[in-house]
This record gives sequence, structure tokens and C-alpha cells, in this order.
Amino acid sequence: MLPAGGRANVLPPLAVDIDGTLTDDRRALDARVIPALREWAAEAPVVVATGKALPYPVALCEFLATPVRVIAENGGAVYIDRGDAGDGDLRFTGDREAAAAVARDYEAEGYDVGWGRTDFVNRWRETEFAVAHDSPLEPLERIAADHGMSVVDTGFAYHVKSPDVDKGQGLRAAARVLDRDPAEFVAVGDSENDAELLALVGRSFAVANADAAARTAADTVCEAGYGDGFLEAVETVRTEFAD
Ligand SMILES: O=C(O)COP(=O)(O)O
Ligand SMILES: [Mg+2]
Repeated sequence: MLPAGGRANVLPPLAVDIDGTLTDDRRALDARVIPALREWAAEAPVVVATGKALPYPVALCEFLATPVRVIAENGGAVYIDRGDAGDGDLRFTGDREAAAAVARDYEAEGYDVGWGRTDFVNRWRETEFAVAHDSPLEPLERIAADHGMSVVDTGFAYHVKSPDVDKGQGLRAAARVLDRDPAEFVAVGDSENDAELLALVGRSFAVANADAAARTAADTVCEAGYGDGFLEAVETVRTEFAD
């Protein structure tokens, strides 16, 4: 739970996942989350925390016209606007070379990383590599382990990443920049790549479509899934903070 003494009627800072939380099951953004995120960002910091490559959450914040505050690549890339646009520091953590070597060895064994000829999923990644969910997992995990890397399943892709990099580590870095305690945050997510984040914050929600890891890590499992689940979490927090 959030620390006692939270200011009444002031929303806590939010860390929110994208795929499976702000979207539907096809990764399409639920348009109703746009006003909800804008309203929250007008009251407290909103950090978009995703496994997607950096340009995607940056673009989402730009299109929302909210400060660019993002944890991308499962914590491998963190950028937090302090106040004025562009005044933040871009921070990368993770072993991109090892992730690329895993992808090369995986393809050398005849497997397809997926995403077609122009790979927009990995084109702008700096610290990890994502493989399509319909490609075989067992050889990917074996090859990743050979390179000292781990594989996390986001429900939409398998991400080859450094074992000590995750969204929880990313939130610690983001909280430092925002001069907040991670325990002050609310977080909403849907899969195992959110587990460290959901366990770290003071108040966490797993949407109804969440996998076992996210459900176990969260304080509350929403009745509703996907964007509906996120909106349910927003209403719950607003009620809890409306003194
Ligand atoms: O890109 C993915 O595979 C998942 O992204 P997410 O962390 O926003 O759910
Ligand atoms: Mg997700």
C-alpha cells in the first residue's frame, strides 16, 4: 500500500505499461486512455514503462502532450523530463552486443526473429532484442543463457535482455530524477516484464488479462482487462485519494 500521509486529493505518481494495459489484445491503443493519462499527468508525474523501443513511449508522451517520462526496453532506456521539455538525461543500461549476438546465433540455427523484412520492433532498440511470439522459445532461452542473457515473455514478444535490467530498476532511476520514493508510485501492468515494477511500488494493479507473474506481484487484480482494466485502476485510485 502507499505510505501514510499522502496528500489528500493529490494523485500519486503513476508508472504504466503499454501493451496489454493501455491497448487491446492487438496492441491497438484504447482511445479512452488518452484523456485519463492527460488528466493524471496534469496532477502528478506519469511515467510510461514499456518493453517497447524508446521511440514508441516517447511518441506516446508527445502525442499526449505530457512531459516525456519513459522507461523503455524493460528498463534498458530511461528518459525523464524534469520540468522543461528536453531537460532530462537519457540513460541506457544493458548489453546490446550480447543481445544482438543471441539474435545472430538464433537465426544461424535457422529460426526467424519475426517482424518481417523491415523490423520496426528492433530497429531503434539500444539495449535488448525482441523476438516474435510465434518463434520457438526453447532455443532462444538456450542461446540467451549461453550469452549470459535472460528472456522475458511480455505476452506479445520474447525479449532478450540483461538479467539485472528490468522496469523496477528503471523506476528507481526515474524516481530519483523526480525526487520521489518508488513506494509513492501507483503502477498498472499485464505481464511478467512488469513484475518487478508492480512489486516495487506502493499500490499496484494487474489488469484482468495479466499473466500469473503480474497477478502475483500486484496488490489488486482488476475485474476488467486491457484498457478497461487501466480505467478501472484509475477510478479505484481516484476514489482512494478523494478524502
Ligand atoms: O513490446 C512488448 O513486447 C511489450 O511491451 P509492454 O511492456 O508495453 O507490454
Ligand atoms: Mg504489457
